[in-house]
Amino acid sequence: MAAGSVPLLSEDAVPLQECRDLIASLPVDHRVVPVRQYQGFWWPESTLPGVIAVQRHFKSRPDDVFLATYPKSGTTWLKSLAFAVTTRSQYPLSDHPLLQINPHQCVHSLERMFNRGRSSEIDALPSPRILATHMLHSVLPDSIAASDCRIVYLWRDPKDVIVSAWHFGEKVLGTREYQAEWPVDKVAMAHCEGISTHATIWDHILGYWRARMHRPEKILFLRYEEMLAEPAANLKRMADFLGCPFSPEEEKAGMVEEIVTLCSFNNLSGLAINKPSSDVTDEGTKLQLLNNASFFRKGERGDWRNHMSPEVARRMDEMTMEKLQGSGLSF
Ligand SMILES: Nc1ncnc2c1ncn2[C@@H]1O[C@H](COP(=O)(O)OS(=O)(=O)O)[C@@H](OP(=O)(O)O)[C@H]1O
Repeated sequence: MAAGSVPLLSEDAVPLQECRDLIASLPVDHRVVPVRQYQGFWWPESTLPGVIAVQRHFKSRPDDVFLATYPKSGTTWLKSLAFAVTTRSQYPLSDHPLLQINPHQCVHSLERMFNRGRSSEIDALPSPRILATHMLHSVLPDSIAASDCRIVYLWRDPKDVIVSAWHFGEKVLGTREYQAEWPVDKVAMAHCEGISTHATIWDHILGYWRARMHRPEKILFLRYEEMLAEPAANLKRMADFLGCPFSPEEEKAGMVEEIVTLCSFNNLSGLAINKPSSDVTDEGTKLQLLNNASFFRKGERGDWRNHMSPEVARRMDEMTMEKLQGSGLSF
């Protein structure tokens, strides 16, 4: 790719046209995928138009709900749970949309929709809207940060996030060389040195955590490992926070457990809709490779042990302790 050119996810997307000059003028790094430095952070070039378009054009409503995550922290799971819990009076669980479509089609990713020129679909959604974002809290448009909307933030052990992202990267880039050139340990150490997209995992978490200090009743913090350990209790916390608590009758009828099962890794990853699609090839573009199956891998805690050396894992844990120290957020 010529230096300065912007890769096209969708040629005709308005945000791309609008941001082309700005993006082309930003510092670029081509070592893995092209990334550009914007507002103090490195962003994949392919997602930046959507981020800028969201900042310029998105208008939040006070009753919006945002599902915020660092990539690979459990976004797919969170989307499925939030969608299932808030729409439970509309759909029988035995014939639920999540059995037919992927969670990413049930809850739209804000910057991705803008990236594809589909922001009007976001505008047309009835209130209360549920939207997802990977954007850092500090780069959210004022209309989100300043509005009264609720945010559910899900975080995960950074070691497992790195490992999950590493596997995903191999799929997205579609090259076998990627794994050889960028083994997990190297990716993790680079992350510890601040070389990452979407900021570091720690800065991402802390941004939302600090915002929560100011609006504790509007920002709910969930942790992937705790959700695995106690899915029903965490689902109930989320339902309470979203203003749709389970009634005693629903609880007695086993509704909480049914939603947990519907959204479980084993259930969702086993559905035909979430199986690898045959038209995906190693030569595919990033978009083609983002098939539903790529959002499901193991769905466990601690897979880092199979991919990361003990020394690098220790370094990552030290970073986590250092970064979170004094924040009130415990690891
Ligand atoms: N239902 C459910 N339950 C538990 N875990 C799940 C579920 N769905 C997806 N996953 C696991 O989440 C990891 C993918 O993270 P994200 O969904 O955040 O990816 S993305 O940012 O939307 O691309 C990825 O983790 P790893 O398995 O460790 O790679 C997925 O397997």
